[in-house]
Amino acid sequence: MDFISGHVGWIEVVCGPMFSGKSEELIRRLRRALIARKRVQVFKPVIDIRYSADEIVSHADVRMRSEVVQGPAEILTRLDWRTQVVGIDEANFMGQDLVGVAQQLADSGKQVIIAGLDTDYMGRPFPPVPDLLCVAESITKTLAICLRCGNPAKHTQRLVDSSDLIVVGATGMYEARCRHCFDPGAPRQEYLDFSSPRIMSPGTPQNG
Ligand SMILES: Nc1ncnc2c1ncn2[C@@H]1O[C@H](COP(=O)(O)OP(=O)(O)O)[C@@H](O)[C@H]1O
Ligand SMILES: Cc1cn([C@H]2C[C@H](O)[C@@H](COP(=O)(O)O)O2)c(=O)[nH]c1=O
Ligand SMILES: [Zn+2]
Repeated sequence: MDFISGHVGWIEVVCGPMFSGKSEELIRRLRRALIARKRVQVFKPVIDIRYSADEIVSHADVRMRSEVVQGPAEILTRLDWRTQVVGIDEANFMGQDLVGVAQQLADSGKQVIIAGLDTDYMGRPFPPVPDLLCVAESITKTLAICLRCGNPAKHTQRLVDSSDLIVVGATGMYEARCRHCFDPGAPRQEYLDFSSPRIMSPGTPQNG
């Protein structure tokens, strides 16, 4: 979605597992905006200073300068009114308020490009990305390569023992896995009925 005439804002979301190229795709789009002489501002959450305090950095060391914010509200206070394109990385660390802020930016005519994990280490929707998908004009799902079998990977396997939703880390703590090789731990067998195509909910009788 490079070119839209007038001053119409919109929201683009790039989502997928870790190592799937979300940050590189975000940087690629922001670089194109700079080539088009657009005014660009880039934000990332303060929690993620794995590789750099003031840059978005991909796992392959592709970099772009960014501003660090405590949360979505600070994006609004730091925003230069002349900015035309707003890039946001690590949406999964930004919290639910990012949905309203992204809408506010788009409603005021900004092109908003957001990257983040769509699912967590258990394969569950990772807020606020699922809600961002609902308000976005454009959605791109990126896939990594499964480190077990080489197939396209939609999951992030956590390799360290923690049940916290948020554990900042990279290679050694997480790896990309395909649907087949992903093992989120001990799945609650009572919720799954493999003999029929439906997924059972808690409390559903096993042989009902
Ligand atoms: N399992 C993997 N699958 C694909 N790319 C990988 C994998 N492990 C490391 N990489 C590297 O990670 C880069 C993508 O990094 P990045 O853009 O930071 O991804 P994300 O933001 O989705 O975590 C790729 O270009 C590749 O060099
Ligand atoms: C799956 C999962 C990941 N995280 C953390 C780990 C990393 O610090 C970031 C994702 O970074 P990337 O740019 O997508 O590589 O999120 C987490 O806290 N909880 C999870 O379940
Ligand atoms: Zn696999």
